[in-house]
Amino acid sequence: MVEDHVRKRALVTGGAGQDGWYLINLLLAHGYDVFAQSRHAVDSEIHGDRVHWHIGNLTDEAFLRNLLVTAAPDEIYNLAAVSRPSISWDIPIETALLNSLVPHRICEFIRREAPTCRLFQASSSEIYGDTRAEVQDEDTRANPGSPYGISKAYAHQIVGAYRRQYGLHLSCGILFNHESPRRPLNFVSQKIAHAAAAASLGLTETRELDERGKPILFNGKLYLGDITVRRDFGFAGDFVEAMRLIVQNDAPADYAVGSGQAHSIAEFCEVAFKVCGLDWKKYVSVDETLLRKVDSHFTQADPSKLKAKLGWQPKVDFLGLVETMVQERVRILKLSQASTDATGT
Ligand SMILES: Nc1nc2c(ncn2[C@@H]2O[C@H](COP(=O)(O)OP(=O)(O)O[C@H]3O[C@H](CO)[C@@H](O)[C@H](O)[C@@H]3O)[C@@H](O)[C@H]2O)c(=O)[nH]1
Repeated sequence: MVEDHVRKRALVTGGAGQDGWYLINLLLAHGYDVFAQSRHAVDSEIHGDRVHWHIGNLTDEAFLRNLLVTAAPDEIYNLAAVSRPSISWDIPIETALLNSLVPHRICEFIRREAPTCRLFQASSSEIYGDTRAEVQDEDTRANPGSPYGISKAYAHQIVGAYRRQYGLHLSCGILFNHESPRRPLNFVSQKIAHAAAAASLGLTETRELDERGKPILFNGKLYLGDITVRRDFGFAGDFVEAMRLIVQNDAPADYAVGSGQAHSIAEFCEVAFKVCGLDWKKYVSVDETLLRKVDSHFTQADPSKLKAKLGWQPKVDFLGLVETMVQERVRILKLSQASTDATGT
């Protein structure tokens, strides 16, 4: 048991999201006193009573300041964001406030009031935009194309500027796509996993809806946008390990965090349906309304710096990731079928 007076205090913003869940578990396992922020009330089952939750909006300056003062963290992991590039077109100002201004305010707070506090900022491969670079690393030029990418680029650059100007321990992890069974259904990985799982159970229609407001599996078909896009898909659990390593290292710096391999959305479909013994081509159709006018068509991380300097090694590969996601959706769907049978609803 770690003594209270030596326990480090960590603040995780956006703690109720996919990455927050994995990171909080990791920090608790390392004996941290964890403070976490979420916009909405959090299910008390999550992490039990081991986390000090603060519910509120980070763009409310008074809430943010009170959170930072109360948590008095040794380490801040700023994960809170408008996290969907496509949605950022609908809420561009909120995106800028939360994704750019909040990290800037956190830097300012650290500079003025907590100069020994360390910061991890969740940066994104979306800062590269629709890049031509064969692989992307810490030196690849930022050329974002969406309000989301632009807001993340601002945060990335302000964190770097404060680090260089004031010598503070502020770092960014440039996170490429990272998935897990905790990914919400509106991301392509989970949408595919869910449809494959449903099809494997003989369903032709799901209750869960896609971006068009139609069932994810509709008349036995999964409708997607551009399936030729190639993305570097990693496992969220491996990414939070990278976050911790980055903050623990003596020298603050930016790191590209990704598996180093790219797979097309079609390949994701192929593997997901194959896990269920199904041929993806019979189930997947393209709906042009799901195509993005602005998209990042190719992302592939070069995580050499993270591996060489911090010894990071991802534990879950692409096949393992897809398989786990599909199996978890099968389990969830079976549970929901069983409860429907039991209640007759
Ligand atoms: N959502 C979705 N995406 C589709 C579909 N069909 C093709 N795609 C393509 O699949 C890719 C991934 O889309 P998402 O899963 O929605 O994620 P994202 O836009 O890449 O954003 C995620 O990754 C970023 C980079 O790591 C993160 O910064 C961001 O927060 C988020 O996690 C995009 O190129 C998108 O065009 C579809 O039906 N739905």
